[in-house]
Amino acid sequence: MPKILPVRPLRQETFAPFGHVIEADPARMRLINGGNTERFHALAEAEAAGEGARVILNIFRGQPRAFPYQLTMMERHPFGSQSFSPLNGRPYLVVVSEDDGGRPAEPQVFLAAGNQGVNYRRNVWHHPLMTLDAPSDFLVVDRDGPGNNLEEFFFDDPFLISAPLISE
Ligand SMILES: NC(=O)N[C@@H](O)C(=O)O
Ligand code: NI
Repeated sequence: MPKILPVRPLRQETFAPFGHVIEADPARMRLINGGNTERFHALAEAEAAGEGARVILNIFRGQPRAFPYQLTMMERHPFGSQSFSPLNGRPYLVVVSEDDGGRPAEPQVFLAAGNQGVNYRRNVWHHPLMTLDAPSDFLVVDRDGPGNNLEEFFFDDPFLISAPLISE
C-alpha cells in the first residue's frame, strides 16, 4: 500500500527550506505611487545560472489532477529557480522534498491558497504543477538558456495523496 502523504497549509516558515511563499506579507510592504499602491517588496529572487541564461515569464495552464493521486516522481531545475503564482485565485498543491544524497527524500505536500505563490529555489526537488478542481493559469517565472535544466527522479514505490484537504 503506498504511503499516504499528509497535506499541510502552505506557510513561509515550513516552506523556508525550499524557497519562498509569494504573498502580501505586511512586513514586506512599502507604500509607493504617492500612497496609492502597496508594494510588497522582494518576496523572492529569480535565479538563472550559466552563460547565456535569462529569466523568463510564462503562463502554465494546468489541468486538474485526479485524487487519490499516485505520486511517482519528482523533478528539479539545476540551473534556475521556478515560481508559480495563481492567476485564477484557486488553491493548488505544492509538493517538495529535501535532497537526500542526490535523490528526493519523502515528499512534503502543502495546500496553497489562491492568493499564495511559491518560488522554488534553484535545484529544489518538486512535483510538476498540481492544479485542483478546474483548469488554472499560473504565472511562471523561471530560467531559459543552454544546458539541461530538468532532472527527474522516479520512486521505486509511489506515494499517495488521498485528497487535497488539510490533514494536519
Ligand atoms: N517542465 C516544466 O516546465 N514544468 C515543470 O518544471 C513544473 O514544475 O511544472
Ligand atoms: Ni518544475
